[in-house]
Amino acid sequence: MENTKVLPQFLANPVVLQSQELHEYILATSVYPREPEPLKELREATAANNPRAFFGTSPDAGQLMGMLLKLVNAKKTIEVGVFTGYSLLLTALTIPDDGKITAIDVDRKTYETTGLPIIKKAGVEDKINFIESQALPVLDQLLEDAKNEGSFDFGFVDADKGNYWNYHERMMKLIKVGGMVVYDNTLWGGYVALPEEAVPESKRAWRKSTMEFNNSISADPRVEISHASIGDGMLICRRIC
Ligand SMILES: C[S@@+](CC[C@H](N)C(=O)[O-])C[C@H]1O[C@@H](n2cnc3c(N)ncnc32)[C@H](O)[C@@H]1O
Ligand SMILES: O=c1cc(-c2ccc(O)cc2)oc2c(O)c(O)ccc12
Repeated sequence: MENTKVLPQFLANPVVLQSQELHEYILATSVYPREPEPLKELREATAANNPRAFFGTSPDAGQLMGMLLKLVNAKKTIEVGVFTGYSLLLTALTIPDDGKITAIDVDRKTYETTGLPIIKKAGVEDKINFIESQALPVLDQLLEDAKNEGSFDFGFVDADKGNYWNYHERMMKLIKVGGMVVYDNTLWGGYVALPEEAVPESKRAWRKSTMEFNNSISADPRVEISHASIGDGMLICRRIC
């Protein structure tokens, strides 16, 4: 077969699979039938009420994240970028009853109006410490207390893509050796693999920072990695030293 370069369908949507149909097949077969009811409710409430519903972690990526949380027996976690709370509720439902999540977002209102009522109904609100702030100063403040160093089992970063390396430097101090950090959108709708001129201007800055981040992580001896082509790309890092 001729090796033609067609413009991929994923450019319409942050899904980096070969086709939208394949993504829908995975969701319908393996993800939606197992998605916990509160998560489904939160996803549907987000879709109904928020024009930026596509910001939410994709449910297939969420399913993988739930498995990773269990594999590291995560109890104390940190999340940067909450939005309406899909990944936050997923984490809260997965960690044990005495687990704690430090969740940071500049915008509390979006979380409060859509996610929080569902989180309360699911009975997991007590596991969450939501901090409304820019994330970097909060991470730096946590690091001022030596007790927090190497104390987190798991981190999830899904916020301003230009700061991912800054978040990573902090995460490498906060997450314990053997713990994991997962970065979302690391394939940025597939734009990382296209020449700059084929990318809309509005997407170029974060394409560049995402590519730089991916290269830096690849060269970082502190982590083992797997770059999963799920959702919009998830870079999974396990701290090894
Ligand atoms: C893609 S959304 C997060 C989606 C969320 N993980 C979910 O599953 O629905 C990104 C979020 O990052 C937040 N954000 C952007 N820049 C930030 C910053 N510098 N510090 C903290 N939060 C930030 C935005 O307010 C937004 O809610
Ligand atoms: O298209 C986006 C944009 C973002 C985004 C925008 C502004 C911020 O301060 C943070 C994030 O995040 C996205 C995202 O997480 C996603 O899964 C798909 C698309 C976008």
